[in-house]
Amino acid sequence: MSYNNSACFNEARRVAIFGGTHGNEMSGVTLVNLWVKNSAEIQRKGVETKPFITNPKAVEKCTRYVDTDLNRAFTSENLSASGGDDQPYEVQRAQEINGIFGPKGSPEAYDVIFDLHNTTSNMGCTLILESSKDHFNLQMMNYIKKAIAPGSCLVLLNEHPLLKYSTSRSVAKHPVGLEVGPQPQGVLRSNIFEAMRVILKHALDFIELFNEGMEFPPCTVEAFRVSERIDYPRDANGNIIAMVHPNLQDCDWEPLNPGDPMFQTFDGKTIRYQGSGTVYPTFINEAAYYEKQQAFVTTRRETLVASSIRKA
Ligand SMILES: CC(=O)N[C@@H](CC(=O)O)C(=O)O
Ligand SMILES: [Zn+2]
Repeated sequence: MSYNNSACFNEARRVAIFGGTHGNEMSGVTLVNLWVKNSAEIQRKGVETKPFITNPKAVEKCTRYVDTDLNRAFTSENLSASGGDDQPYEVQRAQEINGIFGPKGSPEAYDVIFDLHNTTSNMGCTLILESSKDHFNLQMMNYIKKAIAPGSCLVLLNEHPLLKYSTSRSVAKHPVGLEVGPQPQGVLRSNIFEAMRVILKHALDFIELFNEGMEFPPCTVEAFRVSERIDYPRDANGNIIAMVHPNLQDCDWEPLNPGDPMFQTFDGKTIRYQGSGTVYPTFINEAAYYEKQQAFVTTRRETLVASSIRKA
């Protein structure tokens, strides 16, 4: 069968699974360490899958990063910077990673990179995409969602012109973030660990089927597009004066309407959402985002259209 609107991609022969981009997100660190020892579980016919700890110093210290956030470090300026040992550790590391799995944006770059993250937010299984036009990734999302049903897995689209950042996975032709929570920093929870493992199994199955020549018909994928970053309310000195409201806490992906409670001040006052229209908050009260002045991010629901794909 052939479709008018069919996209061809080369076989995805080189795949990497990154763990420890943030050294205190234990599911990815543990899975990748496990697979470095024995990779049988992640190998598929016709694909070479490389498990890789991206920030070993941060993993060693069980901290998010040592000098600067590695998952913001893959800018063209950083990747082309000279200075060697004088650069922050993560900038040096970004250059090494770009050398092994990139160069970013080149034909030599890895086909797919899965980057494993945990969140302290109640997000469940979330796949993070950086482009609504990557039909290979959109088809992969559709495949994974169907494969894990009745379990669920949502797609967060980080395509905002100002809020997009330069991730470790962005080195690949098809970057995929996997964010599973809630799990505290430095803690391993079996349910979160297993959920992450299952998603990866299906993702790798998809790649194997694609390489074997399976054609994937057109489909639609529900996604949540990043819309706005919401900071905590602060006083004139920049100190936080309110917490996430109990009605919002743990309610990632649930609709937030104008007038709904959003924050609660320390003296018990409610601060309400004043935006226009319904949004879907996520990364609510993520521990790592206090330093980024972000209490949560709002998203808007969208239906993305994926054309059929087959291998070239
Ligand atoms: C909690 C956390 O680290 N989240 C990731 C999301 C992503 O990978 O895009 C980050 O901020 O880098
Ligand atoms: Zn992370």
